[in-house]
Amino acid sequence: MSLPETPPSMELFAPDLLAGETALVTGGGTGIGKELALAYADHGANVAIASRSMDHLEPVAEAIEDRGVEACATTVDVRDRDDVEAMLETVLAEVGDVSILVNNAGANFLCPAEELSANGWRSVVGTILDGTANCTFTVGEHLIDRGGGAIVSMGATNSVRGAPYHAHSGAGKAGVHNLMQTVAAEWARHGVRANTVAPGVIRTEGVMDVMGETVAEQVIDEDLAADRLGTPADCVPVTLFLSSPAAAYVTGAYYAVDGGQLLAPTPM
Ligand SMILES: CCCCCCC/C=C/C(=O)SCCNC(=O)CCNC(=O)[C@H](O)C(C)(C)COP(=O)(O)OP(=O)(O)OC[C@H]1O[C@@H](n2cnc3c(N)ncnc32)[C@H](O)[C@@H]1OP(=O)(O)O
Ligand SMILES: NC(=O)C1=CN([C@@H]2O[C@H](COP(=O)(O)OP(=O)(O)OC[C@H]3O[C@@H](n4cnc5c(N)ncnc54)[C@H](OP(=O)(O)O)[C@@H]3O)[C@@H](O)[C@H]2O)C=CC1
Repeated sequence: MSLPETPPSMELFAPDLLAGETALVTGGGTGIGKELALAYADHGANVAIASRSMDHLEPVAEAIEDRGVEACATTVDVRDRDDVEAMLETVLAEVGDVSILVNNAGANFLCPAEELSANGWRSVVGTILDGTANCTFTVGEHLIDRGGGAIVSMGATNSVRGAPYHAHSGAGKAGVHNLMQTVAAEWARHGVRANTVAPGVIRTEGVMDVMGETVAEQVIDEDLAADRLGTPADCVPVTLFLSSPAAAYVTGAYYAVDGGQLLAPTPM
């Protein structure tokens, strides 16, 4: 038997949980980011989404507006600090004050460490770690100026104890968690909280392109107590919680959403 599905967040949290807030979700046009963006809108927040391609951002922005809140879709390459600063200007002009930042944009491919080129390392670490730092420092300054806010960054379980073929991604995600801990320590006095959500293996188009169905079946058999891959919906409740006043005293924390992937295998 598998672990059951996570119920829709509207069955778990008040519909107005985040009314009056504005969330900025990077990579909000696909996969986990899309699910999060729609959930923020369901719970009353205005939502801005940003990534490199407008093609998938536009339909999600329409779906956000259909929920009766304001939406903003804007392009950004999170690896570029100037681009990130321009993104924030656009978001502030279109939907106003940002109170929640979700560092969700990510990139990965599987590659043996000794075969990883310098540019391959940079393309993944640049997106994961530089991208999260660029958005955190830029939006963080705004959060400090407005007197507080919440940052949630997507980590990954591959950073906890190393993972074959994930040298770039694992190191980048370990850096993300460490960065969240540091800004959590520095910015609590400004009312800013920062936490990490670490998905295990979540069935998205992005990850299935990376791993394929055969490896997915192997991972389910060998690594997952849950006996199923995760879904984007599994990542929603903990992220909403960390963005909400319910987590007022929670900062610098690390929440795995991994169906037991990090548990030791049975010794029998
Ligand atoms: C088995 C369990 C899996 C669990 C996963 C757990 C952790 C995390 C998961 C995720 O992050 S899932 C999200 C995945 N989504 C994406 O990756 C979407 C975005 N992806 C991309 O943008 C690309 O795939 C990219 C390659 C990561 C970056 O593209 P970009 O346009 O920036 O770069 P390229 O010019 O295409 O390539 C740059 C550089 O990287 C080398 N490279 C690309 N793919 C591979 C590969 N499969 N193997 C080895 N090297 C690769 C490429 O050759 C370039 O290097 P040089 O040739 O110029 O040296
Ligand atoms: N799915 C999984 O199993 C796991 C996912 N994660 C993490 O969760 C997050 C979401 O993953 P998932 O939904 O699977 O991924 P997706 O591939 O669906 O999404 C990645 C998103 O990041 C955006 N993006 C990529 N590069 C950049 C960039 N340079 N600048 C701005 N945006 C960028 C992409 O949009 P665009 O192409 O338009 O730029 C896309 O929307 C990532 O941080 C990932 O590392 C962690 C562990 C496991």
